[in-house]
Amino acid sequence: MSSILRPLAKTAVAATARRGLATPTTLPHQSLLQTVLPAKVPAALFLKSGQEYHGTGFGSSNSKFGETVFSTSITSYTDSLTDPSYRGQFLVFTSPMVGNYGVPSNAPLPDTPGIPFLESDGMQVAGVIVSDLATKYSHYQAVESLHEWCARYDIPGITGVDTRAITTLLRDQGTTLGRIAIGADEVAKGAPAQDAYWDPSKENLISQVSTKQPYELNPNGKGPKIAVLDFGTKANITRSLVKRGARVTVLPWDFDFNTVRDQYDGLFLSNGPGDPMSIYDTAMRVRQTIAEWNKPIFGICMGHQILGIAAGMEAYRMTFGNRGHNQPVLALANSASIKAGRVYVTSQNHQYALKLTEDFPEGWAPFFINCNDSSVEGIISTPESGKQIWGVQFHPESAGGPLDTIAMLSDFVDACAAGATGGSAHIGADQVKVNPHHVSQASA
Ligand SMILES: NC(=O)CC[C@H](N)C(=O)O
Repeated sequence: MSSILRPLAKTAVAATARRGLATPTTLPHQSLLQTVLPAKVPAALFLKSGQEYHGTGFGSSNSKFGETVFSTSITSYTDSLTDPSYRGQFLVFTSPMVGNYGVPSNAPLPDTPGIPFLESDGMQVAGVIVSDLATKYSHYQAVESLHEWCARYDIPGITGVDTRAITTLLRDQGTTLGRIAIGADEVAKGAPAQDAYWDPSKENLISQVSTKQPYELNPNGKGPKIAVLDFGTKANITRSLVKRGARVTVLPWDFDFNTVRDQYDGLFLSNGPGDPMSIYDTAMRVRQTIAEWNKPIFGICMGHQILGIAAGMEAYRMTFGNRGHNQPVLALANSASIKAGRVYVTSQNHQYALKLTEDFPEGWAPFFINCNDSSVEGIISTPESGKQIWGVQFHPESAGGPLDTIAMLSDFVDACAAGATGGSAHIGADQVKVNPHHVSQASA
């Protein structure tokens, strides 16, 4: 095990106890905290496609299989690594140095009890791949280093590999299965046999990360009652709903919302790992909800894909997906806070997308399109449909990422509140003709 020098650790713990209440200026000067890694553990990333990258191990000393993906985010590694949508994946950070600000406590904030500070109860990835792990870290909220955190969650990491080369490769050949081998013996064994690579997309990952039992957040609040179908929800989604006053009930992914829908003012469909077709039955139950229930429904990422499948659209697997906090999307329709024709910069983490077709299902219109690759970034019910439904492929709640579209959370809670008191929400969708040029690129 590593020896760890943390001369001011107590100060850091105290500072972390209540995020947002303590500020760096109220703290005594804090020097860089240092983690000493175990002496140069050799490590390798083996890809099923044949390439291997050699570096130094950190975190867990256990070797693991995973699906290798890359993210272009330059901050918020603690949020990404706890995002349940990354379940089973090796996350390659294109940002050259990772770990500089350590890892904070995951204790809930005082105003949102029951919701972890980071994006879930713990680390979700299968492995971490960085060019240069920061062994010195400093942040007023830090309680441990990235290395210590990974070790605690039994997640192997590899540093000192050329993440630019890995990313370029993944962009060309697509997301690739891999193994992170830790230790001289494991590295010496070489690449695993082709049929030994574990493929997380063959598993029902959603059942692993969804709540097993329904639970309530902010039950005594004054706001609308919103049910969240939990496919692996990020904590900042439920926190964003609660902070806007909603009384939230989180339901397991396979719970039939139709049996309880009369008790709610709105339905939220969360993000989640894996292939949306792995929960096709859930999509069909949502289809029934859409047909028989007229209250607001909002889906983010996996939730958006489920809405699309429920509406009759197809989902496909992208080559390398979109992961990062710098994804520009063009709005094609208006809603309460979104203006058609504007570009918003968004936070994303997905491998699958809805297929762009010239004809959308009746009652639906395209909401957003990705400016880089023309993939579908949102769908919205038309005014004629009489529905108030919209889904976005990106994460308006961020954590991390830009807050360009954060008002969509307020739009949803407002719409649910208006419906609850008999009012009607303003969710207008201006039909915009899809450019056939976009269609040919995105459906390839
Ligand atoms: N963040 C998400 O919800 C991701 C959805 C789905 N797992 C995908 O990769 O496309």
